Amino acid sequence: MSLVRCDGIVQIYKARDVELVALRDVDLTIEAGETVALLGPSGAGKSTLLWLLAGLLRPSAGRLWLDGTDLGRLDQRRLDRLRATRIGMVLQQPARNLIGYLSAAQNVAFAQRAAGRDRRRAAELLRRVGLGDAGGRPAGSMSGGEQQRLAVAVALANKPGLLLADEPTSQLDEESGTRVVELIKRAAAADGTTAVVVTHDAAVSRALSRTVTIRDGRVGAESRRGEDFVVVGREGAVQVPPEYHHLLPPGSMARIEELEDGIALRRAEA
Ligand SMILES: Nc1ncnc2c1ncn2[C@@H]1O[C@H](COP(=O)(O)OP(=O)(O)OP(=O)(O)O)[C@@H](O)[C@H]1O
Repeated sequence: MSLVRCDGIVQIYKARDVELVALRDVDLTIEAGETVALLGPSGAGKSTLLWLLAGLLRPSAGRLWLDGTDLGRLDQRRLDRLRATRIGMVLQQPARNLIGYLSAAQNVAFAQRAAGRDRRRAAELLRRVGLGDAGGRPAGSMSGGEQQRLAVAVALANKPGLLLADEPTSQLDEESGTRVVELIKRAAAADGTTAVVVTHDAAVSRALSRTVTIRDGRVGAESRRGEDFVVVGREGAVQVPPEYHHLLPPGSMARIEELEDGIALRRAEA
């Protein structure tokens, strides 16, 4: 059984009279222990997918399973419990993950309240993100980069089954970014934590086991073990990757040629 299964997820935001389709028919499965980089241009729908996986949003259509549990069937109380015990989340703005007047150590302890205190793990996590000596400092007094590292420690405090991180290295230098990636990989190897990380950082995506690229609200491409693939979506839709747009620009006509093991697309002269 997959840890995450998205089946035809659609997310529509409604603002006044305008409807915006942020995700359309997203099908995706993620196995336990995978570390997935979620890539794609700005506005593609990456954060939206993360919020849906976290149970912070309910999809407009489609179904979403976490470890066999259909999130759509949980009432709010059960969903809150599942989030507190099974999911670790790092939001895009570092300060929003933390309680500013509590110390770094207290923030980690607060995150452990639902599953039980583990002081040794808390200290170890702070050390691994390079904040071993900063446990007593109020989170609100920390720099953006320190807050980002603390947010990752907080998100991993409970050994979550699923870590969801939205650009967790955006404010970090290379060394701190590497620490965070190593911690995520360690959590996957040691605790079986599955990670989905939205990132624009090529070093982060290279370090994780799989990439999934969202474009225009759809899963357009994937790569595994360094090999790139396009994903054939519902109704056979395939997104031509931007690096081939000079050969097949959007809106151009193409001929389909059948091959033994697939098809080729050739530009037709209009
Ligand atoms: N709360 C909201 N209300 C209305 N529209 C929204 C809301 N949140 C996101 N959107 C829109 O949905 C689309 C997808 O947004 P999303 O933040 O998921 O993209 P993203 O891939 O994470 O982008 P970025 O890399 O810039 O963070 C965008 O067009 C965005 O403007």
